[in-house]
Amino acid sequence: MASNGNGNVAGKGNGRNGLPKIQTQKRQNGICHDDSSAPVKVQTIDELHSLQRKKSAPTTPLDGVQGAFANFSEDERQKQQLQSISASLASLTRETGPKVVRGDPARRPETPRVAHGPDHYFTPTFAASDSSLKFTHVLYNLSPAELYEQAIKYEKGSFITSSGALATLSGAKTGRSPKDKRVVRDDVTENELWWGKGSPNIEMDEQTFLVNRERAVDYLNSLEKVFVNDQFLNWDPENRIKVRIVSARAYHSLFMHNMCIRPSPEELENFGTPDFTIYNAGQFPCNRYTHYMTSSTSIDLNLGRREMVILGTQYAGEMKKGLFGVMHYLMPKRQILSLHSGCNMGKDGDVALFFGLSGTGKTTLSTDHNRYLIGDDEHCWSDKGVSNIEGGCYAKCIDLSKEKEPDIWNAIKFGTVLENVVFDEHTREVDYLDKSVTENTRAAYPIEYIPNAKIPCVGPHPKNVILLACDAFGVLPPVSKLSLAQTMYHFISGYTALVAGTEEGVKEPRATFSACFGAAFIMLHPTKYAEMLATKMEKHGATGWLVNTGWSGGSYGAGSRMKLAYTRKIIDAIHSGKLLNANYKKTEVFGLEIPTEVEGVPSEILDPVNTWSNKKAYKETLLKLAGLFKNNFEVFVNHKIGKDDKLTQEILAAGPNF
Ligand SMILES: Nc1ncnc2c1ncn2[C@@H]1O[C@H](COP(=O)(O)OP(=O)(O)OP(=O)(O)O)[C@@H](O)[C@H]1O
Ligand SMILES: O=C([O-])CC(=O)C(=O)O
Ligand SMILES: [Ca+2]
Ligand SMILES: [Mn+2]
Repeated sequence: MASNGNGNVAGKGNGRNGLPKIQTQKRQNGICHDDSSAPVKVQTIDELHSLQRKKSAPTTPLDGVQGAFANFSEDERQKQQLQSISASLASLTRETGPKVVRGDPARRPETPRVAHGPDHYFTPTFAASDSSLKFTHVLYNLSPAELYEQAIKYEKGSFITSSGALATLSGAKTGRSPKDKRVVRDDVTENELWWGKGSPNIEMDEQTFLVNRERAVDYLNSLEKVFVNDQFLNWDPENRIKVRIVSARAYHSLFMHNMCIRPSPEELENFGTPDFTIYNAGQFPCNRYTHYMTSSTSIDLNLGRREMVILGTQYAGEMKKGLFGVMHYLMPKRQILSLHSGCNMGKDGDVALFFGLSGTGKTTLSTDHNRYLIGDDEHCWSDKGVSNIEGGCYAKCIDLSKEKEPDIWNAIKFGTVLENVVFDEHTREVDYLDKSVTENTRAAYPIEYIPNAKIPCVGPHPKNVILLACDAFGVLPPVSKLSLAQTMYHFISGYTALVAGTEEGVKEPRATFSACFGAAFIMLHPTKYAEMLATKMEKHGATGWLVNTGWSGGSYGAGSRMKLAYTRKIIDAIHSGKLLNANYKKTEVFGLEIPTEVEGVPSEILDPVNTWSNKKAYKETLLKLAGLFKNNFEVFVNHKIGKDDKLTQEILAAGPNF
């Protein structure tokens, strides 16, 4: 049917066959509602699009200039910023930085502001190679929304889930690669750091570091664009560290945006030179022919240069934990203890620390609806009290449920990075039970996504120090009160036993001992941290506790994991002070003081022997674990802790006796 030429579709209304003429409704004021709003005041589509985006406040760091930014023009500010970034990305052999411009190359900018090398602008230089002819576009401290767009447009495997989180894949590596960590051994670190058996610090020399650094920098400069994050670590203002993260993926930039402390626009203007820089070229492998390389993955730390290089792994946790290693070096130099622990505070200001290896419950148990969250994973304990190192949380989300962990569930919303989860293609509902990609699925969100986060993330001296162990052997009691010496013994041992969930055929729990509950991240000998912890706990009268979040009623296979609800009740009783004055009895072999009653927890589970139907098997398993503890502690028996031998002897006596 054709139009009749005057806007009326031919129809019944015109006396012919077909549809009636459409009547446009008149409003009471007589204005047709289609034309009720004023038309957009633009001449072209481009003009219309330019109206959509408002210019933001400037966010530019100034090199070395503190507080004087008001004297600089916006132009000057941007130049300074680009200079600083070009200097970060400079090749060491060519001694020049790339030409950097700000913004997405896909968006045609106005005349680009160019920086080439640290001190010259718009100076024509002769191109020594093709790489010096090209621009590197810098996406500087983008917002989560901008990073979402970058990820979705350019990174395969990026999707928005039904709750608004950004689902992403970390590639072949879905966890950290501790065997591929290298630390530069030079005249200084040679004497300062912990090297040799048991140490996580596998050496490399300065020259090899520079080879890998050049490889990473060349890779990053070969890209059309790089992401740069300038952020802070440590909520203690006197011991704040400025970090710059240069990366190739929006996923990495958003992850660090969430995990580090986010500067205010003013703080960013005065950012200046970073104290530490990460070059994350994770998509690009290291060269296996390079000295010290044993795989195509390398995570290289150079404390002298204050730099870290990542090659061959895109797992974002490497950046977070790499920086943690740096803090484990810098903070003890200032008499500040760095801790792989969660931390929260009650309404009355009582602070608790939660130590434990990966998967033992630091994040789960520090995120407590009745308490203020200070942080879930990395803290400092100074003379002033505790401070979180980070600005975000990194929660395991395998089997996550809204009922058991509502605060974490609700934090998985717009802005949150969801790593390696599986979701429904259409509804984008995440299936947290699905381990198809990995068991180590994770959510990284800013700490303020937890409703009762304590901002700023600092608190007074801890009252309770809770050591978490997920004992898949099922022989450690759900809770025991520790003497100071026992606390040190278990802190240095750093025990947990998980069941390798993804590996087929693995039925036996595997014991892991990781000194200070984080041997992978410490830089000094474990006894240095233990000594500091002992001094602080004694000085501030903190009580140590050992909490088993693992198996009850038998080992893995026969028993089952401790109900989270029971563990929460136990933790409540520690916080409230009720457990401190409960009735206790001593266990055999480990000599642990266990309460006879805890409110809300069945009394019979408090002594694990009661929960095993086969008492002989219990005793055998108990002795087996005790043997593993003893073997592990062998390397520490000749180390002195404290000024005299007294504490050392007490610690040695605080282990299992059999
Ligand atoms: N009784 C329990 N206590 C604590 N966590 C439990 C318990 N039962 C099951 N879980 C589960 O164990 C996991 C604990 O992981 P969590 O993220 O808290 O580890 P983490 O100590 O923070 O490790 P990481 O350092 O790797 O972040 C969660 O998935 C939690 O749901
Ligand atoms: O670093 C990671 O990948 C996760 C984590 O917190 C840990 O393992 O302690
Ligand atoms: Ca955690
Ligand atoms: Mn951790």
